Amino acid sequence: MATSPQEVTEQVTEEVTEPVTGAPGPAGRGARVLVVGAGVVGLTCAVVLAEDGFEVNVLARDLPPETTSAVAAALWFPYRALPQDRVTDWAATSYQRFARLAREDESAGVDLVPGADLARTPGAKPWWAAAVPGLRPLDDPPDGYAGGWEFEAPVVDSGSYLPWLVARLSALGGTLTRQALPALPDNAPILVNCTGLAARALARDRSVTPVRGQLVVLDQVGVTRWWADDTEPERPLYVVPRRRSVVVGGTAEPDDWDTRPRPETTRDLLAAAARLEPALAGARVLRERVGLRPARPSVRVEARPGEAGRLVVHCYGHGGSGFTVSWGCAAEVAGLVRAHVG
Ligand SMILES: Cc1cc2nc3c(=O)[nH]c(=O)nc-3n(C[C@H](O)[C@H](O)[C@H](O)COP(=O)(O)OP(=O)(O)OC[C@H]3O[C@@H](n4cnc5c(N)ncnc54)[C@H](O)[C@@H]3O)c2cc1C
Repeated sequence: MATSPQEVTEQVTEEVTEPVTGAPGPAGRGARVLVVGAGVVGLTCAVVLAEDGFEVNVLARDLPPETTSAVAAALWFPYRALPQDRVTDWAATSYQRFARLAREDESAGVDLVPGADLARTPGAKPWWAAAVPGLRPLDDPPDGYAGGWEFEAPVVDSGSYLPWLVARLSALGGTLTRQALPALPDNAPILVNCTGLAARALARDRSVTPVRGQLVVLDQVGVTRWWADDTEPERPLYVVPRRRSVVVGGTAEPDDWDTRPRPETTRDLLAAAARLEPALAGARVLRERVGLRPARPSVRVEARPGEAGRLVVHCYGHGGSGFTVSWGCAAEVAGLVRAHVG
């Protein structure tokens, strides 16, 4: 059963005015870690750190249902994130964790769904092929396609999954507090910066830029396979079936900050989706959503020593792959924190 935004907010401390950075706390495992950001990246880092025995507090301006992560189609699919070797490793780790969740915990809202990465011309395996078990050539591509690669991909229903992460963090003793920070706190002994696009200002990193994405959520009309076509970088097309809806996207518009849905884009998406999945023709539109992917020439997962033995770990710039690489990046972040505390 999906957790409602209301239930999520019940697990959240209301806004505070003083930064919740806390006293230094114990050293080693059990040390306090402050995570800034409650999108999929911040929450996953928080969960993995809490699983490792750290005392984790998350601060965020936007609660999970209000983040870019809540807009995502949330198909496991490496897209617009670099460098390829690290993304492949992070994506492989995430695939395994999502697959386990799909098998073991229905409430997480993760399913393994068959589908295909489509190609307009016959080609080599995708660069991230090593991350996926069971990748095989697509025998019977839809009209207009020459081939592709099929496999079972994790499909994450963010409406269930982000609250699941909050509940998991809470069960491990972690907290989530709404707070808009004017700057990254400089007095936290260990700080993990997962502020997505806002790292542009908070980490003074101008290489983080928005890539606008628009999608449409339709009634579930019996679609059982996902499709993804990323052959045109600015015009990706994907159909992602969830349990009770189907997500159809999308667009990828660099440096476009406009978060209002464009009706002509919705029209084009519906027509393209119905060509791939005729059952979608006339399906009821439930929502139109726009999000700004936090793009960066390469994802930043990096530890920076601060003053007086403090540590800042940056984890942002995941582009179109925040869900896809989330568990792998979080494992790396936790490793950096462990190395620091000794
Ligand atoms: C249309 C669309 C489709 C997508 N589809 C997929 C997909 O199928 N698969 C996939 O893997 N990825 C997909 N993505 C990409 C994915 O959504 C992002 O990579 C991911 O959401 C980034 O997560 P994040 O946690 O870094 O950022 P966010 O979700 O943006 O979270 C950032 C957090 O930082 C907080 N913050 C910011 N500033 C402050 C401040 N001053 N003080 C305190 N807190 C602050 C915010 O409030 C928020 O809680 C898609 C994106 C879009 C837009």
